[in-house]
Amino acid sequence: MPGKESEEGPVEVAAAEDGAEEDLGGLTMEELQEGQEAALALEDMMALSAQTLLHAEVDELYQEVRPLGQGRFGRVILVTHRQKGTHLALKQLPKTSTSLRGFLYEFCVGLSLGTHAAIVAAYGIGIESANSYSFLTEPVLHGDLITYIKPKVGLPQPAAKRCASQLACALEHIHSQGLVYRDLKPENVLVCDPACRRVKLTDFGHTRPRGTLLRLTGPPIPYTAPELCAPPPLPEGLPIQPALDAWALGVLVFCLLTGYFPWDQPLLDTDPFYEDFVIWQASGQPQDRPQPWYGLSPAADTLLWGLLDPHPRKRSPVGAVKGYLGQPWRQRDGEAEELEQDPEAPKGKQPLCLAVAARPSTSICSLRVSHLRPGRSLFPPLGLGGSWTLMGPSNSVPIPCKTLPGTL
Ligand SMILES: Nc1ncnc2c1ncn2[C@@H]1O[C@H](COP(=O)(O)OP(=O)(O)OP(=O)(O)O)[C@@H](O)[C@H]1O
Repeated sequence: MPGKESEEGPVEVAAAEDGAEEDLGGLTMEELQEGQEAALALEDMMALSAQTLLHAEVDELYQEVRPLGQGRFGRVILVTHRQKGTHLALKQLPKTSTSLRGFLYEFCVGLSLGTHAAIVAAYGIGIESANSYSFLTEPVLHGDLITYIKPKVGLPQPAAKRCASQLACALEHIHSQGLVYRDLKPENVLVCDPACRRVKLTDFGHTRPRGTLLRLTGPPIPYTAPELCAPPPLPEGLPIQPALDAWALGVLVFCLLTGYFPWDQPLLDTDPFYEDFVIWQASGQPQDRPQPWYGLSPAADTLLWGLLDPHPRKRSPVGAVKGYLGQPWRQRDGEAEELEQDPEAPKGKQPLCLAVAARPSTSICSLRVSHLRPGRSLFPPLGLGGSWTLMGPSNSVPIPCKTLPGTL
C-alpha cells in the first residue's frame, strides 16, 4: 500500500521537555529522536527521488512477461528490460488511488531497506507515466508464504524456524533504521525457493518512523497488537513502536507452527480464543492451555509468550527468536496426541474435534472447537472462509448450535 498521509503525524518534541514518558505517549526522548531522524532522512530521499523520476510509459522501457500479484493498491508484474533482457518485478500504482508523495514514500522506504538479505532489493528506478507511478525490484518467483502454510498443519519445523529467523533479522534491521514495518503477514513474505529456505519481506507502504501517531482505522486482525485496539494515549493516536512488529511476528510464528490463527482479534470479551490465551498467560497452569496451543514445545511457549505479551513495554523484541532456534518448537507428534486425549483434563475443558460442512464450499473439513463451554465458537484454520454448519462427530447430525456465520 502506498504511504498514507492522513491520520498520521509526528509527535511534538516540545511536549516532552521534562522527559516524562506520558507526555510522549509512552515513548522515551531517545526513541522519539530516532523516529524523527528516520523521518528527516526519508524526506531528503523523497525530494531527491522526485527529481530523478523517469517520465515514460512502462511498455516503452519494459516488456510485460506475466502478472506476479495484485494488492489492494497496486499490481506487480514480471517484466524484462527491452535492451538488456533482465527480469525485474515492476509494481504499478494507479494515480487515481496513489499520490506522488505516497508513491515516493513507499519507493524510498523500500530503497533504504532493500540492502538487507531478507528484504526485497529495490533498484532505485521510479517511473511516472500518464496514469500510474511504478518502481522496480528484484523478482522473487516462488510466490508468497501464505501458499506454503498448510491449514491446520503449518510448515515443517525447520522451514518454520528458517522463516522466523530471517523475518526477525529483517525486522531488526528495519527497527535499527528508526522505522516500524507494521504489515507483517504471510502475504508480504516472498519465497525464494520451493523448500522455503530463503524468504524476503516486501511491501513497505505501511512502514512508518517510530513515534508516528496512528489510530486503528478498520477492524483489528490477528496481527494487530492489542495496544492499537485500546483507546490511544494521546488524542491524535498511539505513537508507534517496534513492539507492534514483535506482536505480529508472534502471531505469524504461531501460524507457521500450527496452521491456525491464535485468535481473530486480540480483544478480551469479544474473542474467546484471545481471552483463553490471556487467562492461560496469567495462570501459567497446564490445564489452562488453550486447545490451539497443544503441540507446541516449552521453548515455543516461552518465545510466543514473550512476543505476544499484551504490554508492549514488556514484550520481547523481534530478535528474541534467535535465542530459541536451537530448541524444538513442536512437541513430538505422539506427545501432542496424548495431550489432546488427556483423560485427566477437566470435563468442562475437554477439547473436541468435529466435522464441519463448509458452505458454499463443497468440501468437508475438520475444525476444532475451543472448549465445551457454552457460547464458545469454532477455531477457524487458515484459509477457509464462508459460513459453517456444525455437524456431530458422526458427521451427520447437526449440533444444536446450528449455523455459525464465519468469515475469515
Ligand atoms: N518483488 C516481487 N516479486 C514477486 N512477486 C511480488 C513482488 N512484489 C510483490 N509481489 C506479489 O504481488 C503481491 C502484491 O504486492 P504488494 O503487497 O506490494 O501490493 P499492495 O497493493 O501494496 O498490497 P496490500 O494490499 O497488502 O497493501 C504480493 O502479495 C506478491 O504476491
